Order: sequence, then structure tokens, then C-alpha cells
Amino acid sequence: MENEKNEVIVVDNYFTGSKDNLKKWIGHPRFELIRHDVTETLLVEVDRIYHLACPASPIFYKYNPVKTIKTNVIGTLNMLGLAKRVGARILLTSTSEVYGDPLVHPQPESYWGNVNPIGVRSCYDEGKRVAETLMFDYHRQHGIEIRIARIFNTYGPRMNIDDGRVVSNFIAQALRDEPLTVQNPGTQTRSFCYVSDMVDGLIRLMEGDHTGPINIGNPGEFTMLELAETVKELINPRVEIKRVENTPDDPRQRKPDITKAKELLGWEPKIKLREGLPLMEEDFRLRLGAAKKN
Ligand SMILES: NC(=O)c1ccc[n+]([C@@H]2O[C@H](COP(=O)([O-])OP(=O)(O)OC[C@H]3O[C@@H](n4cnc5c(N)ncnc54)[C@H](O)[C@@H]3O)[C@@H](O)[C@H]2O)c1
Ligand SMILES: O=C(O)[C@H]1O[C@H](OP(=O)(O)OP(=O)(O)OC[C@H]2O[C@@H](n3ccc(=O)[nH]c3=O)[C@H](O)[C@@H]2O)[C@H](O)[C@@H](O)[C@@H]1O
Repeated sequence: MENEKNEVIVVDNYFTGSKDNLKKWIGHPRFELIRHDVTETLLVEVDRIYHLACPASPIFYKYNPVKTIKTNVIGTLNMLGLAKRVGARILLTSTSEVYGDPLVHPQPESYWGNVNPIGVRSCYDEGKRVAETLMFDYHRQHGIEIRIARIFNTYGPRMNIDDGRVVSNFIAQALRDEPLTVQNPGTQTRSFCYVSDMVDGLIRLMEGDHTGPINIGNPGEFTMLELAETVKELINPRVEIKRVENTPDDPRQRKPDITKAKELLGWEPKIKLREGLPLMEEDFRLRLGAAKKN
């Protein structure tokens, strides 16, 4: 929308999304919002498709796993069908979860992954693997222009407060004076990317010449205990850290190798975790009505 040459159509079934996040643009002449589920056919005329629709927080994607896999498979088929009909270029937001519980560290795009095909996370990680396969089959068979981003844990303002992912959980807990829930063992790692860096990476990938898959993420790697300590230090030093049970198949380590993104897209993240957390804190404080204490 910031580029005046663009007209934007947003399609969402609001399963985890919110109209509030789009308030700024509703009513703008270059903007349209459609309530639609991508598992149904969509007929619009476009030249770029950013296919992001999919529940992404583990608590939401496990809530209705059959719907999650339908969104990944039928939803991606429908978006590819649309791309084929109108000759659009399509970008899929795949995930670092295609690497499963990785045995190679950090993860380059050439790694095929270590994924449980029948586990409670499979609707999401195997779903995204099939979505990538569909993208490449449409590309080879029908000549569709495709782009695949493998996104690593991304966070930022305007996330659903009860999204359930670790950064939003810890920030909301710190602001509510509730203990930070570190799932065992707490030594598992993630690499957190700030949302503006991610958006910049996705646009570069879409407008560049490479199909991908390309990892887009921030290589700064933290254990969940380190993340909790950092949130405590920056946001609420009085808060406790509480150890809780983990869920099955939780990946033990995750860090992107971003050599390809640097070389092919000229992209690398700019915002460090310690800079991104306060930006998210500010937005969460406003929405939770939590005033800053001295
Ligand atoms: N944020 C991350 O760390 C991360 C990491 C890897 C991949 N991704 C991918 O990026 C995309 C966006 O993730 P996010 O973090 O913004 O998640 P999110 O849950 O905040 O947003 C997903 C959006 O998709 C919509 N949606 C879900 N199912 C739909 C359907 N059947 N039809 C239409 N809309 C539907 C939701 O309502 C929501 O607006 C997802 O595809 C996700 O898998 C995100
Ligand atoms: O980046 C990715 O590729 C994937 O990352 C996340 O999956 P996950 O890393 O499991 O996300 P979280 O739920 O934020 O969990 C991260 C870690 O924090 C831990 N955690 C989570 C929540 C919490 O309250 N406490 C806590 O310690 C989990 O055990 C896990 O080890 C996203 O949810 C997926 O959509 C995305 O595709």
C-alpha cells in the first residue's frame, strides 16, 4: 500500500487474523478486503499473489489439524490455479518447520529435513512441504512463476495478544505480571526475526529473479531460557520464570543459514532482538492498557 502504483486485495477468513490490523486501509480506493477461505475457489484479476493464508501458531494449527492441512494443500492448489488462470507470479510463505527437528545446524536450503509424518505438528510441517511440492510441480508443468520463502520465527507489533507463540506469550505475561512459561527443557533454540525485516525480505524475493526456496530469518540464536531472561530484564524484572511441560516433537534447535538471501536478494536483517522487543512491548502495552512502571 505504501507504493502508490499498487492496488491491494487482502483475502482472509479471520481464523487467526483481525480486521483491526487493517483499519488504516479500509475505505482506501486502492484497497479491498474480502472475507474468503482459500480452500474455496477465488476469482480475482491480479499479477502478484502473496500466499500467506495458514494458521501459524502451534496452538492454532493443532486446534483443527484437518483444516490446517486442507489450507496448505487445497488452499495452495487454489492459489496456484488462480496464478495459472491470470498469469500471476506467486510467493508461498513456507517455514523453517520443513526442516523438522534438524540434524544439520544451522539449516541451509539444501537440507531435506527430519520431519515426523504422523505427529501432531505434521498438519503444518508436512502441509508446508506438500505446498512447496505443489509450487514446483506447477512451475515445471505449467511454467508458473513461483517464489518460496522459508520463514524463521518472526515477531512484531500487532500480533494477536493470545497468539500462543513464545515472544508474544512472554511479552504479554511480563506486562500482566504473570510468570513467563518456559517449556522444558528451555535449552531449545530459535532465531527471531523482526517483522519489518521479514516484509523487506519477502518483497525482495517476490520482485527478484530466484524461485527459492530461500531462508528468510535472523541468524541470532537464543535458548528459550535466554529469551525469558531478556524479556524479564527489558520489560519486567519482577516477573518469575516458570518451567512447564513441552509439547511433542518440539524442534530442539533452529537457526537459518542466510547465505542465499544475502547473495541472491542482497538481504539481511537489521533489527536485533533487543531492539525489536521494545517496539513490540510498546504496542502490547497500548492494547493491554498496561502503563509503564518505574
Ligand atoms: N510468523 C512466523 O514465525 C512464521 C514462520 C514461518 C512461516 N510463517 C508463515 O507465514 C504466514 C503468515 O503467518 P503469521 O505469523 O502472520 O500467522 P497468523 O496466524 O498471524 O496469520 C495467518 C493468516 O491467515 C489467515 N488464514 C488462515 N487460514 C485461512 C484460510 N483457510 N483462508 C483464508 N485465510 C486464512 C488467518 O486468519 C490469518 O490472517 C503463514 O503461512 C505461516 O505459515 C510464519
Ligand atoms: O518459524 C517457523 O518456521 C515456525 O515457528 C513457529 O513454531 P515454533 O518455533 O514451535 O513456535 P513457538 O510456539 O513460538 O515456540 C518456540 C519455542 O518456545 C517454546 N515456548 C513456547 C511458548 C511458551 O509459552 N513458552 C515456551 O517456552 C516452545 O517450546 C518452543 O521451543 C511458528 O509457530 C510457526 O508458524 C512457524 O512456521
